[in-house]
Amino acid sequence: MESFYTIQGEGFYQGKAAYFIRLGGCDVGCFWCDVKESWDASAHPLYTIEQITERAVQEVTAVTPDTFPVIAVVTGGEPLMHELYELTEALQTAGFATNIETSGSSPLSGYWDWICLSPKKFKAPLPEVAQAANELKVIIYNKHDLIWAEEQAKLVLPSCKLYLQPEWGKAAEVTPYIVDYIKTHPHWGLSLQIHKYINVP
Ligand SMILES: C[S@@+](CC[C@H](N)C(=O)[O-])C[C@H]1O[C@@H](n2cnc3c(N)ncnc32)[C@H](O)[C@@H]1O
Ligand SMILES: Nc1nc2[nH]cc(C(=O)O)c2c(=O)[nH]1
Ligand code: SF4
Ligand SMILES: [Mg+2]
Repeated sequence: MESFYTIQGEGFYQGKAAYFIRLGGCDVGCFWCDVKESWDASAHPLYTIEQITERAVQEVTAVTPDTFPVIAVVTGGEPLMHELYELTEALQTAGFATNIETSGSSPLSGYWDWICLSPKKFKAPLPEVAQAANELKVIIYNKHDLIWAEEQAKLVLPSCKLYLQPEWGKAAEVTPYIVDYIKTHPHWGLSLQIHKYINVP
């Protein structure tokens, strides 16, 4: 659907340079999704893996010629709706570290350096993705989502980093009680969508 070089706005790598590759298609249907235009894969042009990878290398080396490895974040849409072994192999061969943003609702494929699982009530994550997750990032839309977040945390490994992220439209309302919750449940951390505050992609 699109690709852009920016900083990771969310989670463990928040603030780090990252090249985003957004793949079309999602069957989860979160009502608050901030990229609904990604849902219909057929609305977006097709590119070969070679075209995607070459473009990534060109756009990154244009500004950071000597600083590989840079993180490539594969997102969507729901990227796991696609079989991702070939794409991630090409990205790693080109020198990228491969990170994914996923709801975990489709089978795991691809060679990953980092898996960020953001599970959704609307289509539950598969156990194979939860067990492979390096980071769990739960979106908080209301207070009940904090209880649901704890249930999701039981599905991941003890080493998995835990983040609560306010739903963007509700951030002003929910962030104060997320902060209170983290003070009493310090195994969680706060993830803000910092790119939206500083107006970068
Ligand atoms: C657009 S999704 C694409 C990847 C995948 N479908 C997923 O949901 O993880 C990328 C990240 O943005 C988060 N996100 C989407 N809409 C959001 C919103 N309105 N407020 C906060 N986070 C949001 C998702 O939970 C996910 O962590
Ligand atoms: N800067 C920035 N950081 C992000 N982290 C996750 C994003 C996503 O949409 O997957 C995203 C995004 O769209 N932009
Ligand atoms: S799973 Fe991700 S892309 Fe799909 S609707 Fe939910 S937030 Fe949007
Ligand atoms: Mg985004």
